[in-house]
Amino acid sequence: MKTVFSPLHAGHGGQMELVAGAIVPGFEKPSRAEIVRARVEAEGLGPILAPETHDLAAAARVHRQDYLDFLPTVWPLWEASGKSGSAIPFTWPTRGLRGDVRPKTIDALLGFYSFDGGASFVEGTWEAIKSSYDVAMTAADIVKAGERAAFALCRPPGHHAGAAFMGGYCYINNAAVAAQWFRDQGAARVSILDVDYHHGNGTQEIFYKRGDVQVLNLHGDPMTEYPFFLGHADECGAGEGEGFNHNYPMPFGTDWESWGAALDDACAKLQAYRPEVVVVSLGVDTFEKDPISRFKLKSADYPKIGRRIAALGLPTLFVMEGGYAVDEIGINAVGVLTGFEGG
Ligand SMILES: NCCCNCCCCCS
Ligand SMILES: [Zn+2]
Repeated sequence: MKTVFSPLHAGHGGQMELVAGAIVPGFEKPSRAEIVRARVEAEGLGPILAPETHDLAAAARVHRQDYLDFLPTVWPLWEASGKSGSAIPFTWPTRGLRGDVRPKTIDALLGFYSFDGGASFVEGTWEAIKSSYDVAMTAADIVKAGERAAFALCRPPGHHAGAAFMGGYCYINNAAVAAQWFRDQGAARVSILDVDYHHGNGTQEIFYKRGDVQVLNLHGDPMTEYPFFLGHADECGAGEGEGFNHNYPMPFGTDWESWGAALDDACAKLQAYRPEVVVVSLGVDTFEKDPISRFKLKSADYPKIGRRIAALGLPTLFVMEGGYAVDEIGINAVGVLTGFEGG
């Protein structure tokens, strides 16, 4: 299996995040991608390729143009306003406020285009975001060209980013962009299987009213887990999308026995949908030692995930999402991939 990776992710480093009443060093750090890349090499998964660069046309197929136009201006505007450190919002247009009028100052714009304080910017963040998008697009093209699977080693991740908002360490929704690109390249139906611990609220929002992209999410129950405000089992899609969105919220402490059963059910629904290609939002923060998550999967479980997805017999694009236990992130993420390959 080929891996696509860009060292430009590292420019998004040293960023702080707002969590639980404190400004702390971001959990989504450069070492994550480096450790996964090293594991890909150590396991001999296959060649590691640099991405081709792309314009943002494919991103604009799922993200609002004004949102995309905003991202590269964040750091210059932040600096021009006399600030340094990490660009983090502190005000959001929640209920009773207006989200239809675009304000002018950077502090307001950061809140206008985000849903939490988890998608901060430093000087190299935009370059990292763009490289992550190029990685996903390049890996998608490898699958389109006929390879059975490819691994987009994306950083920053993307599944929390919606059409016009960032959050949860996510800016451009790499998996959603790839799914839409497969559709634009002629695939009649595409499935996105999100196995990250956190609900892929951005991916759900993007495709919620559509029946041509099926979205299946296994995740911590939003009644008690981030992102809290989306991801319930009764969210089944709307309009033409009714019946094509499937959420599997699960409680703290979930282990392989019930998580694997949810995966089986999701794969059965995916098979019944008969997609031409599957995009896997590969987060490994389901791991028992993950510092910000509360499931109990063990390293030995990750190859089982890969084998189950391989049994679908479909062209598959793996897109890296979360996973914050950096010592084991490589073992677990690459474990899915070697499992998929028959390991
Ligand atoms: N105390 C938990 C804070 C969560 N902050 C954002 C988590 C984003 C996960 C992306 S996969
Ligand atoms: Zn996550």
